[in-house]
Amino acid sequence: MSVFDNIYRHRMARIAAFAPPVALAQPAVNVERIVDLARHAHERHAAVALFPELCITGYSLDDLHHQNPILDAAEAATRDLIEHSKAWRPLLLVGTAVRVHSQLYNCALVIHRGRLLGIVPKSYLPNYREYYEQRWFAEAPGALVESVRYAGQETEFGARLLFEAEDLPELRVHVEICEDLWAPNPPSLDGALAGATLMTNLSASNVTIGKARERAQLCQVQSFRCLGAYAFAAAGVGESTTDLAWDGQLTVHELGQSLAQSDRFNPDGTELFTDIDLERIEQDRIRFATYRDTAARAAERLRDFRRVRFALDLPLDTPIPTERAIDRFPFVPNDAARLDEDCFEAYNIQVQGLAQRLRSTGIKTAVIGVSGGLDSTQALIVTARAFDRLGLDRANILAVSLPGFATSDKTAGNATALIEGLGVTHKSIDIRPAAERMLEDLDHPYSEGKAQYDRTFENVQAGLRTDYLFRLANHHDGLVVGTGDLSELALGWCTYGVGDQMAHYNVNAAVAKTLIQHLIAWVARREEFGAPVSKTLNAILETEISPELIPSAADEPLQSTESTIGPYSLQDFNLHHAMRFGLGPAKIAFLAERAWSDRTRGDWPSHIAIDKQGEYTLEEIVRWLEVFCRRFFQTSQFKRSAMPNGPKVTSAGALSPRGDWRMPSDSSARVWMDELAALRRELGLPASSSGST
Ligand SMILES: Nc1ncnc2c1ncn2[C@@H]1O[C@H](COP(=O)(O)OP(=O)(O)OC[C@H]2O[C@@H]([n+]3cccc(C(=O)O)c3)[C@H](O)[C@@H]2O)[C@@H](O)[C@H]1O
Ligand SMILES: Nc1ncnc2c1ncn2[C@@H]1O[C@H](COP(=O)(O)OP(=O)(O)OP(=O)(O)O)[C@@H](O)[C@H]1O
Ligand SMILES: NC(=O)CC[C@H](N)C(=O)O
Repeated sequence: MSVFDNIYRHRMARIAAFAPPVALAQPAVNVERIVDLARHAHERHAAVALFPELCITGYSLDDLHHQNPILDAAEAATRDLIEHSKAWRPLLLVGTAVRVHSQLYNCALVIHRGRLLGIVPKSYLPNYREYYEQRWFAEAPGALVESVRYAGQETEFGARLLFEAEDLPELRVHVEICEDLWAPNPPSLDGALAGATLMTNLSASNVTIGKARERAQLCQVQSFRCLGAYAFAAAGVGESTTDLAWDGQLTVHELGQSLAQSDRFNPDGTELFTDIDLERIEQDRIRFATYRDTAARAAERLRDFRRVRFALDLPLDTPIPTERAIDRFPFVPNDAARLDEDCFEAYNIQVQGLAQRLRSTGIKTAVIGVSGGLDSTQALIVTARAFDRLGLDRANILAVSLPGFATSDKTAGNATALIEGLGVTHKSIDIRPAAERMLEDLDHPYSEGKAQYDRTFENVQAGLRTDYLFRLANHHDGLVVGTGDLSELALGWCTYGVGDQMAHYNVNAAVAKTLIQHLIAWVARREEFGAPVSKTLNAILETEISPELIPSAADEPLQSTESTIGPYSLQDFNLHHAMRFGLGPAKIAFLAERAWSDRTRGDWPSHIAIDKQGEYTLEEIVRWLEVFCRRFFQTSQFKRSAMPNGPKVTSAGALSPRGDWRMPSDSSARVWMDELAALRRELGLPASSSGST
């Protein structure tokens, strides 16, 4: 393991959250436990350690909060905690009651390396149903001072504070307390607009049926709405059960996604560690202009935020692999129910897109080249359903077999079975005579019997197929349905212009190859077109992905797409992280290594059989990233720039130049390749030899 494997080098930060058993009215005992846990967080390289609301005194003390001996003991114990904290890295967020100018506040102490950086009072005090906080505490907005002396230190006081790590500038922490999140306009919203990337909540939220789900929903929405991370720690065992119960729920969400959830009702207390990705948060905020505009409109109000700086002294020379689960397939959810839902939506988006185009143009015939491969299969079953929806006869779908020099019996057989099973019209045109004629006209060595299977040899076939399809469309007043998918567009893996890059309407343009496989499987599982078609679809899924442009001898393997441009599983991973979050190759390699280096680690989408679960070495990951970066950032944009219409399918983005993705067609991949070359050196890998693939 090298120091490359270090979350802080990749602008991630480890968050620890704890719900220790509380000893009611015994601050010294509580601080002893907090000290142990803070040390534990330090040893596990956390940047932030979060504890529940009023955890030094106990939340459920009720009127005992007005007892000076308790408040004195809490302050004395805090001095101890601050003293101990000199030895630790994490920013500590700990709840206690603090007297300020003849008032008592329910507060979060923000402690770092022997300094009390600030005290954040609660803004909204619940005073309804089971809550009586206004009986004991004052609200933050009523405070008249901005600094206080507490536990021997002069410190900032107020709800509008941000804590910023000097040596991890993307880490800016906002603090709020329990009910604050239940307010229609939680203080963390302003905190986020003022720049906080991590919102934290110290909570003592009693549990009732369904409450855990509600809290998680609030946290999830807040992380989504604020475009940030939201960490939540609720009090657990030890709080008074006079009238209430406590579960110690801990959660961390990021950009609307749950990163980690603790167990609950644990008699020994609970803990949670996970890593938030600050780079993703910063990127999302840069991209989402409405966030920027909202902050701009609130600028006047936000200027009163005070910023307190601290230095984490990051452990950059220690390997710290991420503890976060990284999905192998960004376009394919692991959860079977979610995958079904995604497939339902993707399929219907495709069907609706084509149906609308047929409706608005009045075109009643579709022409589609059907190879027996994945993409044209998906396009054909989408087209068939679109015709059904429009009440058009499927016989008006012209499914064309266009065998060339390398078309295999297997794919051709599957194509025929699919076409017949769907009841669409089958036409077959052997493109070889025309291809031979064209190669001869071009003086290509193939026409003299030489086995020169180069780009021209390949594109002559792809071009003729497209030529035939467009002219057939003219002949039958039809529309050519495109088949090329998002992954191919990303890599420029199509023949430009007079080739499969062009169509009248492309239903697959925004669907990644890794999702297309599942879409076909989903249609097969649901028997959308009956059992015999499902059988054919399953046979197609078993076939190796190949362009079938170069002939191979009987004993040779088929021309394999993935051995040339890389496994789609890795290339779709690379595409998602580069396109959606603008991550650089070193970061993508770091995440890919976590996701892909060990087939036994973490979850897989439920429909991927064990024997299909692969893994990649870091060297393979880097090698295919090089291919991705060169193709995506340098050589392929001109193909995307001129791509046909087709519907956007995933929120991760599409590559339409009219929508999500605009870049020059004459750009350079230099900075990406330089970063990869530096990464190779750092990892001790030999210099790249992948040429110009
Ligand atoms: N930035 C730019 N702006 C304008 N034009 C640019 C350009 N860069 C290259 N070009 C021109 O474009 C040409 C290259 O583009 P192009 O003619 O498409 O050719 P090219 O990209 O070299 O070849 C197509 C590749 O896609 C593969 N393919 C084709 C068809 C189907 C599938 C499949 O599996 O689905 C795969 C095929 O095996 C081959 O490797 C260059 O020769 C150059 O003339
Ligand atoms: N033998 C063929 N008969 C009919 N159409 C073909 C044939 N080969 C290729 N095509 C058309 O060209 C498109 C691109 O072909 P190719 O097989 O190279 O790519 P692919 O991405 O593997 O697509 P598919 O999975 O549909 O085969 C296909 O989707 C199909 O529309
Ligand atoms: N401590 C609190 O602020 C508790 C109130 C919170 N709304 C809850 O439902 O648990």
